[in-house]
Amino acid sequence: MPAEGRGWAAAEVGGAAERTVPERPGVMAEQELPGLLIMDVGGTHGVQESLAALLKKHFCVITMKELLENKKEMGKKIQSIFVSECRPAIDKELLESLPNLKVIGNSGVGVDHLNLKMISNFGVKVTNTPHAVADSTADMGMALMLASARRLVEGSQIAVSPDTKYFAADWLGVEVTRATLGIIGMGRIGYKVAQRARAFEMKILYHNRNRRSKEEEQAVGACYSEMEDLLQQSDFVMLVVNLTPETEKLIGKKELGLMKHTATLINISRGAVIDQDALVEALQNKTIKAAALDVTYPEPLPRNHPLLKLNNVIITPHIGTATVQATHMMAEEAIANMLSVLKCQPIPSEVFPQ
Ligand SMILES: O=C(O)[C@H](O)CO
Repeated sequence: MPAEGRGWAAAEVGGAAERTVPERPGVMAEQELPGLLIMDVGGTHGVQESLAALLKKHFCVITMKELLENKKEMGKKIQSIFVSECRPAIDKELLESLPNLKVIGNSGVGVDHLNLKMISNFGVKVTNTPHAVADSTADMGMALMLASARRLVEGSQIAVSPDTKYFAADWLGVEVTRATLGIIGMGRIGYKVAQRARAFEMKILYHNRNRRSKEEEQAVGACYSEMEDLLQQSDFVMLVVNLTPETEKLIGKKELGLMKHTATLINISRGAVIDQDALVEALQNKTIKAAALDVTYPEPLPRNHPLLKLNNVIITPHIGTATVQATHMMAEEAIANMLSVLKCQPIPSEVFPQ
């Protein structure tokens, strides 16, 4: 989808009067392209080539290898860093070697892997891509909820296994339709989950730092709820919060104990939002019925981790934004952000240290 298709990209490039290369609108002449260090380009999602091509339209792309080969010369050229899915560390030493760095464009909404305070002490801005990730992550939440409820992974294993009974009468899933969904974190993604859940006639409860407006609540049929009530009433609890010091281990033994024995916990935010040891215990003791996790800590889990041994758990490898569309939109949104910083224009999505 072209960047112009999204409101957030309005500041992507300067107006026509500023353009220096008419045949490639918005792109500066080759020698003027600002240096961009790619920390990693979508290594897990198989779109490296096309993303690099997109970035090269606006930047003189420099790889880590090139930087390390000629630190002094290359270091001076770099004005921006593009951080993709692989979440490489940006440390003090790297920042010290880039005297002209102005912006780190994170591809993705979560910035918990970046030390925002340290980066801002270098006078460097950080941006993220909240718009580009919203649909694909909300879809992922729905996919995990449905997969867990209808036991898709087990079903698939039965279907392909030569020696299991094809259908067992005691092997039944539950319906999502008209069940109660508790959404913890009603930001952009949480709201999109609610929009989708409405189509399943779900009763939607939500908890968020800030309450949504009456109109927004009514549009998706969501009711604001205290955490405790939400946990006690929901058949499915979905975590959609950012990872911050306040949300770390938000769901622990006490919270799991409040949930229904028949409830499922779904996590599409960050692994550390759940106390994982408490979750293992709750799943082993059947305090809750099941969990469906796109995120864990660490990622991936060590092969001998108890979560991997439980049959009431579905785990996916942090693929909430791993779609062709989202990956490209994230790059476009990151480019728009970084160019805004470099051109001293209003920045669509800047992230500040807390
Ligand atoms: O933070 C995000 O947007 C996703 O987890 C992808 O990295």
